[in-house]
Amino acid sequence: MIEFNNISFRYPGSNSGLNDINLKINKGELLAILGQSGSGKTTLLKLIAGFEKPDSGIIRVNNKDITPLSCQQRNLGIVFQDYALFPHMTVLENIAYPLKLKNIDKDSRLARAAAMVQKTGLSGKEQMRPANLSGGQQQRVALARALIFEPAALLLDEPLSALDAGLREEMRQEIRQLQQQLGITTILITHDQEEAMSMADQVAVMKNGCLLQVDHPTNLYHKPKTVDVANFVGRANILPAMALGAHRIECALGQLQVHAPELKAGQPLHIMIRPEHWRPIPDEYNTFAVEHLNTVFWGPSCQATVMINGTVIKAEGRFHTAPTHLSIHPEHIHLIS
Ligand SMILES: Nc1ncnc2c1ncn2[C@@H]1O[C@H](COP(=O)(O)OP(=O)(O)OP(=O)(O)O)[C@@H](O)[C@H]1O
Repeated sequence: MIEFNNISFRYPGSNSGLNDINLKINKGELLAILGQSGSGKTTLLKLIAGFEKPDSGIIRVNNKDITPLSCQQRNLGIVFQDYALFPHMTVLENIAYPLKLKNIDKDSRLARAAAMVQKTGLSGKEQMRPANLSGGQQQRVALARALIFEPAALLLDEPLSALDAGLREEMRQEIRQLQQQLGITTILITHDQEEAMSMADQVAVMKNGCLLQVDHPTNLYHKPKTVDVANFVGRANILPAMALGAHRIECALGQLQVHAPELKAGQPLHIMIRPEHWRPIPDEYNTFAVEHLNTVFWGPSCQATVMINGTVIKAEGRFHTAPTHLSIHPEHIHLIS
């Protein structure tokens, strides 16, 4: 388990840092930290790894306060973006290296490294040097090296960003399987939404050094709590709106029926409609005649850009012809107040 309690931090002489971070990652869970460049992801990682000390607050790993400890004393496995493997060492030597630092005898080192080679699918590559491995294999070596001393938690800093798209997808699953098999509490830093959503038990969205929302991937996608999160996670149509009373709102599209018995007339809010939830046929609810602007073919689906009462809307689906009408079920209109 990893806990951040009221963590605040400023880089000396700057306004950048982290603002009152509270976060809990349960034992064996993978939490992805997602955010745009400069949002504070790496800073958070530096604080847990011990490269920087917080100005205030406590970080605990398995209920132990690690805030005063040095990097070495924290017993955390870290995989960086560029792997940082030792070029002159073989795969086996690279993996065994952290055990050497801990003065574990050579036979035990090599036996444990050999077991880790098996777990990470590197059998047959033991005597090769990093330069002769593919990107995915180098990444596995880095992962094996980070896990060899059975760390209390694993920190992954954009570990897949150097790989091409196909391999990245494969490695996502491999890392997730290994993480679950070992039951190791893990923090994954990424700016790739798909990576965060597909690998994590929980995703934390960061902006300007603050946590905007920490939630299960499906909640984050379907029930973002703020307009910032809705805008950042996935594609969305987001419009300002005004409540007209229970189950009814008004926005630039016109009046819409929504699923919200608690709404009070005059309440300002925003609505979010995911493009894939529009249906290209009239329905008994919320149906609009649309002016079709263009359709882009994406393979499994298309994205249509249309105009409804002067407002540009994106819809996605398997449209065989340009839609003339779009309808949206009240259940698929998410309200953000
Ligand atoms: N050593 C430093 N001194 C001063 N400011 C810094 C330092 N390192 C980072 N920052 C600033 O802190 C903020 C957060 O940076 P951080 O590297 O944590 O962002 P990030 O989300 O990891 O970005 P990226 O995805 O580009 O790595 C940024 O505004 C950055 O400019």
